[in-house]
Amino acid sequence: MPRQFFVGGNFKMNGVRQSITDIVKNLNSAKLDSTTEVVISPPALYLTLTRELADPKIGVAAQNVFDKPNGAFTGEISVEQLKDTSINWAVIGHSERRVILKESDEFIARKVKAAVDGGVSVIFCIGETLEEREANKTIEVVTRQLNAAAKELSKEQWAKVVIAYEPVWAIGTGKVATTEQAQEVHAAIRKWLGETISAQAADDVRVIYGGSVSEKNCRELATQPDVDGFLVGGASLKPAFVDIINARI
Ligand SMILES: O=C(CO)COP(=O)(O)O
Repeated sequence: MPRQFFVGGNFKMNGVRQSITDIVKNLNSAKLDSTTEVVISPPALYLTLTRELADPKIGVAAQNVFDKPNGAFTGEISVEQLKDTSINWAVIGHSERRVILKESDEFIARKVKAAVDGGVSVIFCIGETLEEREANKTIEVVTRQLNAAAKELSKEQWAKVVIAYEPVWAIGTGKVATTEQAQEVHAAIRKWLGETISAQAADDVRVIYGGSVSEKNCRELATQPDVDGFLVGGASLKPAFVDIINARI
C-alpha cells in the first residue's frame, strides 16, 4: 500500500475566532484531493471551535500536550482532555518549542509516548539548526531526536506517528530546503526507521517536510519518493493552503 499523502497546517500563535472560522470554512468548501490526509492545528483556545466547524474528514491537532495524565501542571493540557474534545492529533517537538521553550529530546519523547498511549496520533517534529547543518551534523541531530522517541515507543506505536522533518533554518524564513536536501534527509530517516524500528515502519511511516512550503514549491517537493507530504506554517493561514493540499493533482 502506498503511503497516504499528508498535509498539516500549523497555525502557530496566529488567528482569532473570526479568522480561524474563515480558514476552516474555506477548507470545508474547497475541492481537496480526497487521497490526501489533512490535519489543521490551531492555537489551543480554538481547538474545540475548529473541531466543531471543520468537515469530519479534516483532522485537528493540538500544538502541544503534556506528558502527565492530570494534576498540578498550570497551563498544560492532557492527552485525556484532547481525546475528550475529539482532538485526535498533537504536534510534538516543534523547533519553536525545542529552541524557545527549551524542550529536551527526552521530554518531547515522553510526550510522544503519552499521546500515543492515550490514542492521540502525533506529528513528531525533528530538524537541525543552521549551525548544525553547516557543521555537517544534520543526520546526527535528527537521529538523536528520533532515538529519544524510539526509547519510549514500542515498535508498533510508530504506526501512530507522522515524522515531520523541519530544518530550523527553513522555518518562516522563505528559505526552503531544495528538493535534493529534503529527499536526502527523508531517505536517511526512512533508513533509520528500517534499521531501528522495522521494515514495516520504514514502509508505512509518513515522513513529511516543513519549512517555507508554499503553493510555488510544493509540487516539486512532492515528486520526491520519500516526501510524503508537508507541515505548513505561514501558508496554511492563506487560501493557497488548498493548492498545497492538492500538490499532487
Ligand atoms: O514550522 C513550520 C510548520 O510547523 C513551517 O513554518 P513556515 O511554513 O511558516 O516556514
